[in-house]
Amino acid sequence: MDTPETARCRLYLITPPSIAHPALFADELRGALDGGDVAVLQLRLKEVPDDVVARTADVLRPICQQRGVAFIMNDRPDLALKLDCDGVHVGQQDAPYADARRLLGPDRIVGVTCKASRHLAMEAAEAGADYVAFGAFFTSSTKEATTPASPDILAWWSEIMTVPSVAIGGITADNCRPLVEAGADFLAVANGVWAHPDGPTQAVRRFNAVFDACFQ
Ligand SMILES: Cc1ncc(COP(=O)(O)OP(=O)(O)O)c(N)n1
Ligand SMILES: Cc1ncsc1CCOP(=O)(O)O
Ligand SMILES: [Mg+2]
Repeated sequence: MDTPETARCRLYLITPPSIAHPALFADELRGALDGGDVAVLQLRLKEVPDDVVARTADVLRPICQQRGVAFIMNDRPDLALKLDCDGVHVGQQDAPYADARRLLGPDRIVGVTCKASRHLAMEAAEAGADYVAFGAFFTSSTKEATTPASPDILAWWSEIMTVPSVAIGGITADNCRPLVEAGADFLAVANGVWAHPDGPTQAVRRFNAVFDACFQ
C-alpha cells in the first residue's frame, strides 16, 4: 500500500454484500482481476456466521495472493489473523485501531474509516494506520447509512499527509474522475464493478483507463 506523492490511483475492490456460492464468485473475481490493476480485495460479509466467512475467505484469498492483490477482512481483526489475511479494515463502530494493530502486528495492513472527518483521519494516521478511508462521495446502493463527503477532503489530505487515502461510496468508472483528480490514492468500489452492465472485467478496465488518463 505504499503510495509516493505522485502515485497512480489504484482500485480497492469490496466484495458484494452476499456471496451465495464462493466458487461462482471466484470466477467473477478472476474476471475482474483480468481487467487490469487491482490493489486490494476486501471481504465484506455482514451478519454472516464465521464459518461461512472462513470458507469464503479460503476460496478468495489464494486467488488474490497469487496475483499480488492484498486480501483484507472487513470489521474483524480476529478473523483477519485466523484466516491469514493481509490486513483488516475497521470502522468507528468496530474494534479500535490500537486493538487491531496489537493483534495483527506491524506487518499487516490496518485501515480505518474516517467518514468526512479530518480529525478522525489525523488521529488514525498519527496512531499508525496504513490508510484512511473517506466517504461516502456518492449515494451507495451497497450501504444506506453513510456520511456525505466532498472531494475537498481528499485534496486537503494529499497536500499535507503521506498516509494513503481511500475514497468510498457509490463510485463508478463514470463518476470517479473528480476523486482521482483530487488526489485519492485508492478508490474502494463494490457495485460499480460487480454490477457494471458490461461485467466486472470491463468495469476494472474502465477504471484503469481513467487512472491512466489522469497519471500520464
Ligand atoms: C475501504 C473502506 N472504507 C470504509 C468502509 C466502511 O467501514 P465501516 O464504517 O465500518 O462500515 P461497514 O463496512 O462495516 O459497514 C469499508 N468497509 N471499507
Ligand atoms: C462500505 C461502505 N461504506 C461507505 S459506502 C460503502 C459501500 C461501498 O460500496 P459501493 O461501491 O457499492 O457504494
Ligand atoms: Mg465496519
